[in-house]
Amino acid sequence: MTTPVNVTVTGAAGQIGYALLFRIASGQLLGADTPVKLRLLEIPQGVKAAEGTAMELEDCAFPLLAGIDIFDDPKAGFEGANVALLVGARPRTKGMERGDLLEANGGIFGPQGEAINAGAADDIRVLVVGNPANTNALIAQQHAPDVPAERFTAMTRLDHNRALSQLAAKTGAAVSDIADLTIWGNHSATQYPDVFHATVAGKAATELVDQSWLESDFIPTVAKRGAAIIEARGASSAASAANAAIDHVHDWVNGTADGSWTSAAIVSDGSYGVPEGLISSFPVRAKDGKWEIVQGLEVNDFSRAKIDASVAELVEERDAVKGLGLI
Ligand SMILES: NC(=O)C1=CN([C@@H]2O[C@H](COP(=O)(O)OP(=O)(O)OC[C@H]3O[C@@H](n4cnc5c(N)ncnc54)[C@H](O)[C@@H]3O)[C@@H](O)[C@H]2O)C=CC1
Ligand SMILES: O=C([O-])CC(=O)C(=O)O
Repeated sequence: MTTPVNVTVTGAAGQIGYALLFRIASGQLLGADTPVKLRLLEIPQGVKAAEGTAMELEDCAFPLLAGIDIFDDPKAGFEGANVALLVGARPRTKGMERGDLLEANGGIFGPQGEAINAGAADDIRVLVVGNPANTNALIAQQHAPDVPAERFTAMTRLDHNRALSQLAAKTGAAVSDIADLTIWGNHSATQYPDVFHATVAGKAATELVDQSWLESDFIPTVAKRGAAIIEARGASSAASAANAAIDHVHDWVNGTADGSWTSAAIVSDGSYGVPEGLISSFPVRAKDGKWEIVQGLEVNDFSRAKIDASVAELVEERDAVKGLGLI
């Protein structure tokens, strides 16, 4: 039998964890031929609930699930990890300033980056889901100097999938007919969902929708969808976030479908004027286990301004965590 892949999931007892773990164990993360060992990392208060989830995972008798271990110590939790899904984070609570939020998360993602640096497998791939995802990923990456920076990514795939669905609904097309949408920038309300290169059943999306729909409907709907879900559900997106995490890692490991691209927040190499080192969302393809930024796209003035605004927010977040001594 193939050696199992070690998958560490933080925040395993949370909402996203509950929607995610069963899909990983069933083979949807890495493929139907790849056995997995789950390593669940929680804070001490979350361990009992994680044990309950582990009991349910056992009760599914998944043929690909080769073991489950539960930890409350990051050093142990990331030992030997091949894939790490960093879901657990400190949510913003009432009265909390942005600096407080960044500081609280720095206290989580700094030590987790160090633990990854110390003990993860050589092929470690990290996806940060916990918000503020891009900057949390940057903090973790900066604490893992021995791991290639490109192995740290943050999730904008949920935004990408939301954009696909909105454009499909508007044009009456199937989601599978849409290609080459992009989410640029930060996983926040400043993100820029870009349809200027997108096609719908082979036709330019811009021939099917007008600028006023983009500006007053599509962009704000996608960018504020997380808040709309919280408002409607009374809890934040969990199953759709878990689904997007599966999509992101599955593509990263197995490659994106021929020719088409998706969106992921990866370390910038300076492409499209995004400062080098920031973890920003780009149009990406995955090939041979690596993300590559799609190059050579024309960026019109409207897109330029939107990308710049979101990237400016990432620069601000980076400077704030620098100022706090977190990186
Ligand atoms: N990037 C994206 O597209 C999305 C990101 N999110 C974010 O994902 C995160 C998790 O969301 P939910 O599962 O709904 O939250 P949740 O509150 O249900 O669960 C979070 C879990 O993380 C655990 N946790 C906290 N600190 C930890 C630490 N240091 N180590 C290990 N575990 C820790 C908590 O005990 C809790 O069980 C939030 O930050 C949320 O904002 C949510 C949806 C989409
Ligand atoms: O704000 C949140 O916790 C949820 C979130 O990121 C999203 O749904 O995009």
